[in-house]
Amino acid sequence: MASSGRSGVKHLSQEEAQAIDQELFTEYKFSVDQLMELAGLSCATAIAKAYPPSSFTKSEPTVLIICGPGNNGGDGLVCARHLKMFGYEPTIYYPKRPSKALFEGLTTQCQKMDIPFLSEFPSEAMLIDELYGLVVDAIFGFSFKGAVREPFGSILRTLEQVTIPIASIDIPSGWDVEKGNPDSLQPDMLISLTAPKKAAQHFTGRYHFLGGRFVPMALQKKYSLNLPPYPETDCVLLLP
Ligand SMILES: NC(=O)C1=CN([C@@H]2O[C@H](COP(=O)(O)OP(=O)(O)OC[C@H]3O[C@@H](n4cnc5c(N)ncnc54)[C@H](OP(=O)(O)O)[C@@H]3O)[C@@H](O)[C@H]2O)[C@H](O)CC1
Ligand SMILES: [K+]
Repeated sequence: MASSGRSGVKHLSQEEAQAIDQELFTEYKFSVDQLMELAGLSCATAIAKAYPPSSFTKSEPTVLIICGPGNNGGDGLVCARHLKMFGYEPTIYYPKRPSKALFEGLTTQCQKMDIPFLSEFPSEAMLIDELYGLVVDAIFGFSFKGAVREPFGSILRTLEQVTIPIASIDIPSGWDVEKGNPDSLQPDMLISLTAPKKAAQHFTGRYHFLGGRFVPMALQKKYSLNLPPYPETDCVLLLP
């Protein structure tokens, strides 16, 4: 059954999200890195709107970005690069790196922009609260399934204890893509890419942005996405 939120925008099942993604690549001939660039730019833009550097209570606008093993992690790497361009001080934790040219390239770009990569995850939530003003959760996106496997289980348990805001890319990590997860992370921001997934109906944070302004109208119509119009040339939209 189709479901929609307050804005009337459709909330996708996991299968629909993956089908749209595949269609963008196979039928519409986009490449992954093209869409990942736009997705990551949307995330950095939404963050800059909700948490401008001047709003940070730390002396520097420090952001910890945790990247997972799939394309959600790739969005995180792109987001880190744009945040650096926007004047933030990002630091990346990327424990499980796929040996694919795309991810290796994104990692090198960040390294060459002097974005540090942590070799170990901070053992205590308190350390994260002390060092950073924001966490970006780019661990899992719409392909997450089943019980969380290590090392991500212990990372998520630590993140559940942090008090600084968390911005989740596409899905709060650890949440079932359709049912959510009341016992896992409760991010302050969610950036839904292409269209919100069903789990977004359980989001209770302050900022729900739509990003990934790359879905051709014919595809929007085919899946009845009913996306609200983006303002002017903006690449993100704050949903009600
Ligand atoms: N069309 C768009 O909107 C675009 C969105 N993008 C982003 O891509 C993600 C989806 O990326 P995908 O690579 O399909 O998958 P994920 O990043 O969600 O995760 C896959 C990896 O996660 C591992 N995994 C899955 N479940 C678990 C688990 N329970 N515990 C531990 N690890 C897990 C999985 O491992 P496998 O061993 O199962 O292979 C994968 O390694 C989308 O959400 C957007 O953020 C694109 O950037 C652009 C187009
Ligand atoms: K995520």
